[in-house]
Amino acid sequence: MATDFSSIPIIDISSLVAKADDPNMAEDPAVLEVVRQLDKVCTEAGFFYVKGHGIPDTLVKGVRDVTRRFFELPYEEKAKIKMTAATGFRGYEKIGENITQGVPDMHEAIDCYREVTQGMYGDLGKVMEGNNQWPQNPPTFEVIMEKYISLCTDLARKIMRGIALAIGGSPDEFEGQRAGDPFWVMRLLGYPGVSSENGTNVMKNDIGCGAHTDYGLLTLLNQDDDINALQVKNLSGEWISAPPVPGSFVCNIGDMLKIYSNGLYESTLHRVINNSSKYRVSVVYFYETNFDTAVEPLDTHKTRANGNKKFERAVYGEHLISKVLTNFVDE
Ligand SMILES: N=C(N)NCCCC[C@H](N)C(=O)O
Ligand SMILES: O=C(O)CCC(=O)C(=O)O
Ligand SMILES: [Fe+2]
Repeated sequence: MATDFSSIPIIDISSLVAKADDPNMAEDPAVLEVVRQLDKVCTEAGFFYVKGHGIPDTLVKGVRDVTRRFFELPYEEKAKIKMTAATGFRGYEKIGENITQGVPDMHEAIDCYREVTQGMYGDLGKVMEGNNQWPQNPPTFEVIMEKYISLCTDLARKIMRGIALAIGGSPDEFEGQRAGDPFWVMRLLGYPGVSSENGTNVMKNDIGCGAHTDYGLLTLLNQDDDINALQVKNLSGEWISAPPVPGSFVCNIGDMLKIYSNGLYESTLHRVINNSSKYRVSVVYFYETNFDTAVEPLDTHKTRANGNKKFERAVYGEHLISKVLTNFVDE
C-alpha cells in the first residue's frame, strides 16, 4: 500500500533495539513510539532508514572495504570462487551474469546464503544445498562477514519484533515456525562507475540492478557513503532517491512480509543506477522466514481490517528458488 512519498524517512530505533527482548516491551512508551513510526513508514513507503541500530561503524565500513578489495582483484583470482549450480548458487558472479526482468545487471557480486546441508529441507532445498565460498584474501574476510551476519540477524530479529507489534500482533509473531530459524541471504555488490573517453562527455550508465522487490521479510542495506544510486518507486510511478545517510541502514520490506501483512505493507520496487564516476559497493543483508515455512496473512486485527484475505499462501523456499533459477544467464 505505498503512497506517493517523495523522500525516504529516517527512524531512530535505539529504544526498540534496547528493549526488544524485554518481556514488557509492548507497554514501553519509547518502544511504542518506534512501533508507531515503523507502522507509518511501512505503510507509506515500505522503505526507511534506521539509525541508532547499534552495529559498530567500523564493522559496517569494514565489510564494504574488504568487499571493494576483493572486486579490485583480477578476474582469474575472483573466478576461484565462481558461483555455479554445484555450489548452491553461492560465490562470485561477474558483471552481466545476474539478470533482472531479462536484462543483464551492471554489477558483480558474491552471493551467500545460510548454509544448507544435504537433505536438510528434503527435495525443496536441493537447489540451495552448499557451503559459502569465501575469498582467501584478505585472510580476515570470512571472520568479518560472519560477525556482520550474526549482528545483522539479531538486529533484523529485533526490528521484526517491532514490526509484529505494528501489524497488530504480538512481538513474537515472526518467531518459532515462521521465522525462528531465519533463512538469511547476503549479497556483496560492486557497481562500476561511468567513464568518459575524453573526460568531457557526460555519460550515463546502464542499470546496475533492474527494478525488483526483495523476497523475504526485511532487508538491511549498507551502501557507500558518497554515491547516490539507489532509487525507490512510489505509487505515482516516480523514482525517489535513497541517498546514503552515514551511520544508518536502508531498510525495506520483502515479499513475505507483504503476504503476512495482507498487503498493508508493500514490498516496494527499487533499482540501482550508478551514474557517478566512482565504483560503488553495497553490502545487502536479507532477513527471511524459515526456508520451508508456508506464509499466509496473519490473523491479527489490523490485517483483517485491511479486507478479506487477499494474498495466496506462498512457501518461502519455493519463492527463493524460482528467483534463483531465473536470475542468471546461461553460459
Ligand atoms: N535475495 C534478493 N532479494 N535478491 C535481490 C536481487 C534482485 C535482482 C534479481 N536479479 C531479481 O530479479 O530478483
Ligand atoms: O545495491 C543496492 O543499493 C541495492 C541492491 C538490491 O536492491 C538487492 O540486491 O536486492
Ligand atoms: Fe533489492
